[in-house]
Amino acid sequence: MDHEGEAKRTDLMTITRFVLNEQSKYPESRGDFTILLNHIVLGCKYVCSAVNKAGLAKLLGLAGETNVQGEEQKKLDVLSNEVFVNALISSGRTCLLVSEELEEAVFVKPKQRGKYIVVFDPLDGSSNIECGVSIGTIFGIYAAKDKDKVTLDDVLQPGNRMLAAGYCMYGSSCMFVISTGHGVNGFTLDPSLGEFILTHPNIKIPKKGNIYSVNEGNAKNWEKPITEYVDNCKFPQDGSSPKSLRYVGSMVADIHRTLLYGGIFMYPADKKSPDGKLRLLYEVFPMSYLLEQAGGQAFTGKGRALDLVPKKIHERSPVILGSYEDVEHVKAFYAASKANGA
Ligand SMILES: O=P(O)(O)OC[C@H]1O[C@](O)(COP(=O)(O)O)[C@@H](O)[C@@H]1O
Ligand SMILES: [Mg+2]
Ligand SMILES: [Mg+2]
Repeated sequence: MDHEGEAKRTDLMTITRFVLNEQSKYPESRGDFTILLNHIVLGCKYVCSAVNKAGLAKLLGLAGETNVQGEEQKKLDVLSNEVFVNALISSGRTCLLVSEELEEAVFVKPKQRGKYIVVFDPLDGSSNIECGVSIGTIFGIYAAKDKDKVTLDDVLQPGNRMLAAGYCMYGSSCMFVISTGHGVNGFTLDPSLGEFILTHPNIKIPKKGNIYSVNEGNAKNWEKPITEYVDNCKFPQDGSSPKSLRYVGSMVADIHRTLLYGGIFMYPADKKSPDGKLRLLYEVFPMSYLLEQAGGQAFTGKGRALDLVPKKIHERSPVILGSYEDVEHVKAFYAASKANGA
């Protein structure tokens, strides 16, 4: 047993300590953000344990309801949603919530109100629940201009107005990855302590990767630039070696790998889904925010994803995000296609 590691672990940088250190850099913060984040972290720990024992606790399968997206809700979708709505309201730091699983936004009662707006996907990758493949939770945080006069306009804001974003991945280990606008940091849940410990400080995505990630099952409906880009990944024109295909089908897992290994993840527009599949507020914006903070970029096929202004809370948007140079490569195919009048 190498005590070196154990000894080093005594400087345990928990997520609370980390955020408190961060907050101390900003005199205006009174710890409200730390309290909000602690409640999000608590929700993630609860969902993590529910996911781990889902088969034992009869939490697999359908809940018997359909959500606003027309998707059959899984029991874990419903449970996770309840957990986060309760945790966020009981934090006393939120005034408006938008969840993938709720048709309407939740306006928090005056007595329990705080200045933050949280948009979230309580359980991402639901199609992978039953087979035990990594799934997650995604969130983004805005601030309301005036918590007592908060309206939907306060959340129908471009992603570049977000104050923070993150995800929690329920996989071989439970990872919490967050940015508050000063880089991206990853924390691993230590089940023996019940604490998220800083294990991936200051994550920087490689400038270029050798992985592409897309559901090729949609290939027949793709726009020309995507078809050309994916062909080039398989049969590179410049003599470089082909890229490897990796696609989990859980955005959290595909993004987590992309952040650490580099490469590109795409859920582009296609003839069948002109707006793609992923939801702008609580999937595309948070992940685009993290990618940009890690040195990558996020493109919609038309422009920078974070500059989009949502019109509806469950709006969808195409997204192509990952290593800076790889996304630049896709942009070149779009520009060429545009120049050829497509
Ligand atoms: O099965 P498809 O069409 O490739 O879609 C996979 C995508 O859908 C999602 O599962 C949608 O998210 P939800 O599971 O939260 O609805 C993403 O996680 C994933 O990237
Ligand atoms: Mg999702
Ligand atoms: Mg979901």
